[in-house]
Amino acid sequence: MWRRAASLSPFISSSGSLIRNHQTAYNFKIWESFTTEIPTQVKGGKGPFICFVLGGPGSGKGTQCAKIVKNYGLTHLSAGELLRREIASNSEYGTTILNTIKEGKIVPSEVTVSLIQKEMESSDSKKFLIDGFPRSEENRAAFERIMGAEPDIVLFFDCPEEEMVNRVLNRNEGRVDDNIDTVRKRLQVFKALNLPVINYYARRGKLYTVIFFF
Ligand SMILES: Nc1ncnc2c1ncn2[C@@H]1O[C@H](COP(=O)(O)OP(=O)(O)O)[C@@H](O)[C@H]1O
Ligand SMILES: O=c1ccn([C@@H]2O[C@H](COP(=O)(O)OP(=O)(O)O)[C@@H](O)[C@H]2O)c(=O)[nH]1
Ligand SMILES: [Mg+2]
Repeated sequence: MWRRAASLSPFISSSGSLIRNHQTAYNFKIWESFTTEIPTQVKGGKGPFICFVLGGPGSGKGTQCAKIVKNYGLTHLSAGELLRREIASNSEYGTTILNTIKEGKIVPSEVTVSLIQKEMESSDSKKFLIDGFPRSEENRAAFERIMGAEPDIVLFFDCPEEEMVNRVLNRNEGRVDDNIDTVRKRLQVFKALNLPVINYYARRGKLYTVIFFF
């Protein structure tokens, strides 16, 4: 028990996050998923292990994904980063993506799924952390339809709104959407469109929530 608890430590930040046990009996299954080959065996070798990482803007998705990668060696795909890369490369969708991000809205599913698909198919990795996607039920359905796959598990960073706003406004990465007006819009979109996806995975028994505490 101690050994397992200790294995959680890389994931717990100094300012305090903790895994909430939705499924007590399988509480630590998530860590076994990260550290062993069990997931691919369970799936009969049919596809890679997929973990979606969800949470509001500034909830810590990217920060924690970096820790998971360092400690457990999964491949991190940030949907937001893929979209920002697309803008920077002046692709045909660049202007549409930029305007959507500035408005705090959601980029058409086909665009995002095709970027994720390209990354997954060009990688040798068998375990992916997909960060910041799906952001709506429509995103989720498009991923399932196009990729023919579902996530094995879903992590949700449940952070108070005030803390998320403070973090985003102090992020200093020069992002066009890290300003108070866009953050307010992103929070609305998160509540209206992303929470239903999170609830969907909770009902499917796939959700692991990381709660914030002071
Ligand atoms: N546990 C934490 N305590 C304090 N600040 C944090 C914590 N996790 C992340 N941050 C900071 O908050 C900001 C947003 O974090 P980030 O990982 O980019 O969130 P997200 O990807 O969910 O938007 C960053 O500046 C990051 O350094
Ligand atoms: O699947 C996605 C991921 C991101 N975005 C857009 O990209 C922005 C930034 O996303 P990111 O995940 O980088 O933001 P974070 O939540 O990490 O602050 C979002 O507000 C959306 O406008 C999107 O449309 N679909
Ligand atoms: Mg992020």
